[in-house]
Amino acid sequence: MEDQTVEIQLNNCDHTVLSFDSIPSLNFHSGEDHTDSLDEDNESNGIHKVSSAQGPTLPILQKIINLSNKVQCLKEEHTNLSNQAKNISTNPFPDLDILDKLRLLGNEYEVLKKKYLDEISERKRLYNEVIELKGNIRVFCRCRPLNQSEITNGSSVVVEFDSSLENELQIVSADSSKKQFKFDHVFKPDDNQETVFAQTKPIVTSVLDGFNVCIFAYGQTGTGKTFTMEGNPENRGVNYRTLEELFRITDVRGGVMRYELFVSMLEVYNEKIRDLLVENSNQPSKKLEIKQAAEGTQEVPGLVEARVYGTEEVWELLKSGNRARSVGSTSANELSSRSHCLLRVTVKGENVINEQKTRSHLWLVDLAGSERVGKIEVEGERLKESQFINKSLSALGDVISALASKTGHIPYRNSKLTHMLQSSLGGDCKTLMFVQISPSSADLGETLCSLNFASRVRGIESGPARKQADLSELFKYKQMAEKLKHDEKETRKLQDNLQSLQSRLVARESICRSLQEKVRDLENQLAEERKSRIKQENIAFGAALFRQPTEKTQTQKKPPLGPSQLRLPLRRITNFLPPRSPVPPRKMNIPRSTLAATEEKENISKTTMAADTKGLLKPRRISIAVRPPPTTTQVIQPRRRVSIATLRPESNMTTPLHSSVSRFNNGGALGRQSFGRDPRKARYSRLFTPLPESTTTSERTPIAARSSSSKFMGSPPTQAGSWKPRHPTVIALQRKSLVWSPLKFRGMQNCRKSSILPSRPTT
Ligand SMILES: Nc1ncnc2c1ncn2[C@@H]1O[C@H](COP(=O)(O)OP(=O)(O)OP(=O)(O)O)[C@@H](O)[C@H]1O
Repeated sequence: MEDQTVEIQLNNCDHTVLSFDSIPSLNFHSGEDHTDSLDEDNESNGIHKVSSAQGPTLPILQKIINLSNKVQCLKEEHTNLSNQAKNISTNPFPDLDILDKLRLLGNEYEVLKKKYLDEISERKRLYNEVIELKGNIRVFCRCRPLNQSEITNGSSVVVEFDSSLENELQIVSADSSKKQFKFDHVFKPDDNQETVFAQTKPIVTSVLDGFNVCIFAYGQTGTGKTFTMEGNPENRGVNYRTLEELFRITDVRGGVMRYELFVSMLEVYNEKIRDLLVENSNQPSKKLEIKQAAEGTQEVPGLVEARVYGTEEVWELLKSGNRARSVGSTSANELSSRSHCLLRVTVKGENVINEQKTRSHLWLVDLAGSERVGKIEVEGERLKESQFINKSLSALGDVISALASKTGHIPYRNSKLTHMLQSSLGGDCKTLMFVQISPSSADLGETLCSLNFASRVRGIESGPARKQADLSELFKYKQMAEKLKHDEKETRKLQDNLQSLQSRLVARESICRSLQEKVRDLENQLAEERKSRIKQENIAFGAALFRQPTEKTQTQKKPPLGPSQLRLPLRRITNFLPPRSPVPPRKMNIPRSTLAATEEKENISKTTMAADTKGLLKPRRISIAVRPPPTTTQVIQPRRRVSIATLRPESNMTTPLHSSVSRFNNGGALGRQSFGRDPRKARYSRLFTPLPESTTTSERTPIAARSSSSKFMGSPPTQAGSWKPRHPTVIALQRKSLVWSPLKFRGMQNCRKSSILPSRPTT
């Protein structure tokens, strides 16, 4: 075929020459559809405009044109979508339809979430039920194959497996008798690691549901305990496979649960705990002790807890831990474990939907061999090790026996091993025991011992396993509850206090009320008494007026004070009576002649009164207004009155003072005039006045007298300080601020002394 050349003219090029080996077919288009000329956009995008107008187009050219058109279409679509996206992003309020749909989806999501959670819990429950039906303490028996030396020695096999009897084995004794043992599962010598783990898996994964799990391998030295638990790189054991499975499940449950896995590795060697994950194992290991945490679990403070994220990491850890383990050579096993090796996997789980937290432990224990000391021919250090091993295994046996017989006390603390496993052995956890046996007739006795022990363990009826909440969380809640309790106690105390205060307040209020009532009663009584006294007074006053018409006339000129204004004798009030002046009146600076005259008058009046009123004297009172002495800070008080008791004759029921005053007035015209004019005044205004010398000032009212350099309150100005009161009451009253009774009373100087003032002792 000869070469053909097609010349294509592009817009910006002069000519493009395309060479083909052959042109199989030429597809000519009339210029419609895809063969139309491309627009300028194509040109700008590097796509050359191709026109078919000039002639028929080649298939390749046609393809280019078609593709260009497709690109154009896609570009348009892209522009449209971009615009739509822009609209959606710029519009903060999506369509109502979208909102409705979102709401519906949200509701649906909630329903599904709830259903899912229900399903999860149901799955867990059923799963746990299955495990419980199988038994929380389960025993698997594994028999290893005859090893090379046994084969060489020609040892016979004493363990028989009947295929018709599932999970059972028979031990053929030397006398051909068979002893049958039944376990939860029996692994034959040819069962590989995978088969073993397939049966183990369901229990192991319980730890992810929050249950404590303990798996331990028990058996004679060299029976394959370490092989089962650890395995080797070709045949990895339960430990590695368990962690592998845990990682797998945590990945599967990742959407619902968040898990954190931690690994610790330790050994109990000669009753000492040794951390197998410490970085520098050459250094003397620090002493580790088992402590009971506040939550009630057994913890080993200072134990390394390595967070693990993947199987490879786990394998490295297990390898380094195993390297640090105490091993030694015995006649039974070249690399015999001389300690109990414990791998602890701590699983912290959190449900991302309901935030429920769990914290559980999985113990994977490779026990030291339960060999008989005599049999394995050990001595020295090995013998000591064997003794410790046997002691701790015997303690484990005791614990299991106690659990089996359901005794109250379980001797967990008899060994470090059982103490450490306390929270994972017993009722509230799942336990799996591998009893490892040898098929060799040489180990028959040991095999029987191990199988008997395992049978006892299997016989334990443990209660239902309890799900382990995160105990640190539990402790936190416990503390919160305690604080709440304390606060409640305090609140109760405060409430009690408040109540007692309230009751006291109520009691005081009632006392106050009763006192108020008493005061009201007393006020009423007082008012009654006043009324009756006024009545009596009025009667007495009326009678006096009736007997003395002249006086009545005078009284009518100036009407008597109303009953309310009358000052009644107050018999009970004596507190205001001023005490007798301690200053003897005789020592006053008064002229002797005046004093003598005064005394004479007093004596006369006393004698007269005594003669008239002998046997009729009754204690009476006369009111004296007392004003408290003004002080700079004191508020000015209204004037008050005091009553001074006197002895007054009350014969003939006349105006009380009338008769005596009339007699008195013999000595003074002023006095007579005054009493004769108004007997009321004589009665109520028997007030104390200055001594008789100052007759001019005595004419004035006491207030008036005081207002103009009073003689009563101080020395009369006329006598330039020579005047001093002599009467004791005067002296006493001078010490108080006295205000005269508002009832004016003049000219009583002479007669008053004998009636108002207490009688002075005669000298
Ligand atoms: N099921 C098995 N299949 C193949 N080999 C096994 C099996 N069980 C044990 N072995 C082999 O037997 C030997 C002893 O096993 P292993 O060390 O695990 O015994 P042990 O019980 O841990 O002994 P010790 O108590 O002394 O540590 C190992 O070499 C191991 O590989």
